[in-house]
Amino acid sequence: MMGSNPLDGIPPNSEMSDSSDVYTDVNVVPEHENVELKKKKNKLLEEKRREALNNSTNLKGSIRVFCRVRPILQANKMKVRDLVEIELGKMVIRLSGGPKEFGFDKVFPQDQEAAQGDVLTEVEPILRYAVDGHNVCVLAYGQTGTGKTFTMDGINYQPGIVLRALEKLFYFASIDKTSTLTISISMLEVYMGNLRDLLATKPVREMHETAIRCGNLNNKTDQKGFIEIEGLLEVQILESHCLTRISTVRQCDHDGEVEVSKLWMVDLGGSERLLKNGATGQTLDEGRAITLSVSTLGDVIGALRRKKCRNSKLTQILKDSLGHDSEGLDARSC
Ligand SMILES: Nc1ncnc2c1ncn2[C@@H]1O[C@H](COP(=O)(O)OP(=O)(O)OP(=O)(O)O)[C@@H](O)[C@H]1O
Repeated sequence: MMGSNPLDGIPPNSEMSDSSDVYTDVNVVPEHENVELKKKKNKLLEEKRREALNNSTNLKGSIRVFCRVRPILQANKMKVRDLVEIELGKMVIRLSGGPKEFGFDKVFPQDQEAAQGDVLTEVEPILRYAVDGHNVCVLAYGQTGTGKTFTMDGINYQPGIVLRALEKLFYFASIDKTSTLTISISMLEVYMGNLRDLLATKPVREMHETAIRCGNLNNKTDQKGFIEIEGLLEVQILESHCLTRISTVRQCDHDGEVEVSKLWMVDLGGSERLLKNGATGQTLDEGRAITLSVSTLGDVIGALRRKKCRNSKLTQILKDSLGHDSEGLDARSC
């Protein structure tokens, strides 16, 4: 399908113009008809592209599970032996009781060579699928400290999937010849079963921006020489699930038809650090809430297939992006 000439099946020029006109050279086609012809060709190309993508999605299945193995951090280098062996879609862990083998759609190796860009290459078809009007979800989960945030958000000079996906979507918008793509973003946090809109601080933000413009934020030095900026907004970072939603609206220039879709990028919180060492009080509650919502999410992916859905804030939010008309990519890190 992908290898065939995308213009196969497009009628010759003469069939697209008035039956009385026969054109042999495209340069002599009147301008308005030339434009119409180009539009028609673009539309057919677009239909062929969609068909090829749908076929490949059907072949690969709607859920894909990738594994990214975090490099051994400098601090652990002395303590950890090389316990993992990686092949393209397989990971073998050598344990004292014998090796254990796990299969994935793809395993990203441990070394630095497996760059953030390699992960995006696997995500790219899913972005295309989202732009075509399907709801899509990319989830990163794994133990605490295994690289979920690194994969989703990245660090300076190594941006993660969220930023790269946005860049790619803007690229798609810039080359789209058949429609107009509008992209919006939302961010929210699920903490202890409650939702918090991470971008909804508008009145406070406006107040701060005005203060900065007017030079009203003052520097203060405390007794230890610490510089503090008076009134600067500080938001506590909690161990929680962080969800980024990219919404796309694509309007076809030809017939005005609109396709709307949601692309969720989820950095699931890890609870192991919170639950170890006899956690109590709020820490214990946070750990329990994270564990509950992640295990419920696992159940829900299965339950959605059986058309039964259990209740958890996380799964309620993702419900329409994990079901039938959606594409799930599961970026597991270890
Ligand atoms: N592929 C990688 N290459 C280089 N450094 C990495 C990679 N993955 C993770 N790290 C580093 O490992 C540390 C832990 O990663 P990260 O914070 O992303 O883990 P996490 O799974 O999100 O943890 P938590 O569940 O506690 O939020 C960070 O210092 C991060 O920069």
